[in-house]
Amino acid sequence: MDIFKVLTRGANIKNTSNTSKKTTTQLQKQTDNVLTNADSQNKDLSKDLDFFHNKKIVSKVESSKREQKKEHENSFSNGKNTVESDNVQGQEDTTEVPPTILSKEDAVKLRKTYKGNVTGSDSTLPIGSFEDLISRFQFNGKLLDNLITNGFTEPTPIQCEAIPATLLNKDILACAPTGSGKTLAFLIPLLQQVIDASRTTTHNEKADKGQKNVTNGLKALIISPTKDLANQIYEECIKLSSRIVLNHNSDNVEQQRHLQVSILSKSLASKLKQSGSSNNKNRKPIDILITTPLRLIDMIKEENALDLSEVKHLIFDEADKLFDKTFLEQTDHILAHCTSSFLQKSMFSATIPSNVEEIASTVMSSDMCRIIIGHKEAANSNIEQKIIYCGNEEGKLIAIRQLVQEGEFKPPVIIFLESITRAKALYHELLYDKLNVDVIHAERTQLQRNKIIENFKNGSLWCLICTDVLARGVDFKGVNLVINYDVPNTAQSYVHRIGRTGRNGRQGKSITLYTKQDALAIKPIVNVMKQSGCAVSEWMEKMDKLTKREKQLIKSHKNKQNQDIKRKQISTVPRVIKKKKRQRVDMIEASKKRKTMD
Ligand SMILES: Nc1ncnc2c1ncn2[C@@H]1O[C@H](COP(=O)(O)OP(=O)(O)OP(=O)(O)O)[C@@H](O)[C@H]1O
Repeated sequence: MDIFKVLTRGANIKNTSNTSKKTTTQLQKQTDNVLTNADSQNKDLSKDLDFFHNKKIVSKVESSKREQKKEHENSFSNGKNTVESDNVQGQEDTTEVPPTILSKEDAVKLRKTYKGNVTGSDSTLPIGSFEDLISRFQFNGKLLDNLITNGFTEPTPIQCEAIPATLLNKDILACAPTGSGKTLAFLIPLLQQVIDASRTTTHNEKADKGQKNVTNGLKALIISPTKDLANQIYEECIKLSSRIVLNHNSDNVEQQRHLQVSILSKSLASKLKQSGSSNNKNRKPIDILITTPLRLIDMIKEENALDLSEVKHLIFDEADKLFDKTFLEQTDHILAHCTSSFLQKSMFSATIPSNVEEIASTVMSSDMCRIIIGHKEAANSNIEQKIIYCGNEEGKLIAIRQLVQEGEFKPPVIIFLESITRAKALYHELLYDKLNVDVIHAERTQLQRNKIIENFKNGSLWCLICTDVLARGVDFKGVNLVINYDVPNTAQSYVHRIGRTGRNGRQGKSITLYTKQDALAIKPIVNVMKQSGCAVSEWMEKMDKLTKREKQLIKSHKNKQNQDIKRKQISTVPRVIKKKKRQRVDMIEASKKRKTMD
């Protein structure tokens, strides 16, 4: 077991963002100067913040070139002819995107660089840089300062599209790869909108926008399917809203207070219930509330605990999950309680299957903006995807040990399994191997989960075993490898699981282990690999075509549920030893019985 010692020594994961930090500090100094001189005068910022310009364009063109080069190489390996490759080279020369997007032509050029497809909102131009926000939307100085302080100097493609469309009050349906910055794509405009709503405007202007003069009511709701993800969004929102002050009107007196972001934790829920009426003036105001559906519904049921009638912005993160059958009823319930006629709805996810999109569209306004970045069914192209045939269950454990031996098991690593029982079993196996490992599943307390996540994030834990509770949204920076110990149920689940690596432009790797039992379930995974531009060998292509019935089985997950029962236990303890152990337990039990009878 010596090889495992390497992995059990403790952590020393280096922060790889040194260079970006340097740039950020330099940028910070420049912005500080700008902000101290003209903090509240956003108009003046545009000239001084010119530093966003060139870097942005260079990086976009560069990344576009890199992508085209990759396609060019792929087309060679796929045996395509050289005419296409000539075309690719031709495209490289023409990709020049201006720093400020002023026309449809500019927008087309920019969208080409990131394969953006935007429909339903002809009038909305993307932003080419955060500077665009200053000139087009009177962007708040402190919010911009917070962005830069946290190292966000250039918008990602989904941010280029979603921020301006949201600020123009469109309903948004957005699908962009995992780890591509969707959280900020909805948080940045939301914060700006909350600030805008509190600006001193005339009564008539506010009435036009559906704003009341009293701004203490809840203005925005962000719904997330899991608590861990809700926590993460909350932390991100706190960072971005730091030091932002709102005007608010109390008893006809204009006052100022900080923008308030809250997460609907157990303790906040009980405080809200105790403080009675939501009109209670002594109650601490909340502007933005982040929550899971169930906890919110629990509050709605309690009379006067939470009033959603003033909510103007309703955001569904991991929208396809919230609109699938597990959550649909709860989502409907929440929608029914957000009664403002000015309600703006936004949906974000890395996967939006057509059937879910159909349902979701029914609650969106007719001029909704639909933003797709990249291919809707594909995984993030930064992830190298691999599948390994293991024959049977025992083969999977052997495969993990082989990965360790061959040095492919480079921490930090996440391993996904399909059930709590199996996650626990693998945890004990790898613990036996003395790996630096821990496990997260629904049976662990929130406190335990937070602690483990913290350890994994700070590098003191190297390998995290989990069920699908952590498959979506959770942002661990620098995960090297995701292993699917069990083949995921759906292509979407696969995309989200492996999306815990290869985030924010970094490279990542995923390995999916499969056995004879998974012959059906592996097919959709191979399709995702193909869509994502991963090399798919001939043998994968030639895997048996599925019959109609088999496809139905996969769709209804029936085969998967049964497999959980059918799958052999995870264990490498020999049967003889197990049998002996069982015999000993039986003997002890029998002896106890005899004693009590005597
Ligand atoms: N403009 C930006 N500049 C630099 N880093 C960014 C920017 N926007 C987001 N990031 C970083 O990128 C990482 C991934 O972002 P985020 O978690 O929002 O991805 P996502 O698209 O929501 O992924 P998922 O689909 O898995 O939920 C985060 O660490 C975030 O801080």
